[in-house]
Amino acid sequence: MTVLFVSDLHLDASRPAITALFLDFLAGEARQAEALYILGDLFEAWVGDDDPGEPGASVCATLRALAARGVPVFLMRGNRDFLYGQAMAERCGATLLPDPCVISLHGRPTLLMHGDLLCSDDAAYQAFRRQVRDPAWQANFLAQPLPARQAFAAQARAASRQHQAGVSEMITDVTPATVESTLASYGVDRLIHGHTHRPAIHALTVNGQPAIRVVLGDWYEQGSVLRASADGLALTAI
Ligand SMILES: O=C(CCCCNC(=O)Nc1ccc(S(=O)(=O)N2CCN(c3cc(Cl)cc(C(F)(F)F)c3)CC2)cc1)NO
Repeated sequence: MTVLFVSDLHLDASRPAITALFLDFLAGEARQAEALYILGDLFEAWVGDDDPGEPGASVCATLRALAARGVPVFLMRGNRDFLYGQAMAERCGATLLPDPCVISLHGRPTLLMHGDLLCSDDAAYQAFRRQVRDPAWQANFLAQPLPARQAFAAQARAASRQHQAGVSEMITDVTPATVESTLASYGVDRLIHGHTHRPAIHALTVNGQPAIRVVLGDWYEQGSVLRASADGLALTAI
């Protein structure tokens, strides 16, 4: 059986073809999977689980139907969809995963991350992340009416296009030393993450031992899926 991993779909009403591609994937290959892991940035923006709009409504309903057919669905927050709460988990019939999270993948301990925590050299972004992950900040933001949050998000995304500190769109690559220290601290030799939009399977050495780091691809131009089976890992554009 195959476990599927995707991330960085950045689904948005402005890119309906990619939402259609993902819904086809959920109605097709995902139905035969052992489990589906979505490792962050499923959506381009997420201002609260109470947003009834598209593409969230269709995607959550399809994920819930997939889970109801017996395929476990796991969701991790990204740097864009960091406001997921338990309501989102229920909407999608999914389990919300902490970041980082260790799973047993066909018997091998594997570290799952969105990947933004590995970009430790980007001090401005890490400061922004600490702020927006603070429960008090989130409660304050979520207490505002949905239209106000949507307006704020539109402004934040416009600002990020002007590369203002914190929410700038420039995605740096991971800091190698941080990758190694993270793997060492969890005592695992496999890491799967997204975020950098630099899909690849990297061999590295941690404390003199071989390890691998799988980077999932974004879905801006096409899909990208990691298929993990007992025979190994295959990272493919779809
Ligand atoms: O990798 C890197 C960098 C990678 C790229 C980082 N850029 C990036 O993530 N941008 C970004 C993320 C989310 C959105 S949003 O539209 O979904 N939305 C904005 C308003 N939201 C908000 C919530 C809270 Cl609680 C607090 C705030 C506040 F006050 F801080 F602004 C805002 C909710 C979320 C818009 C843009 N560097 O290495």
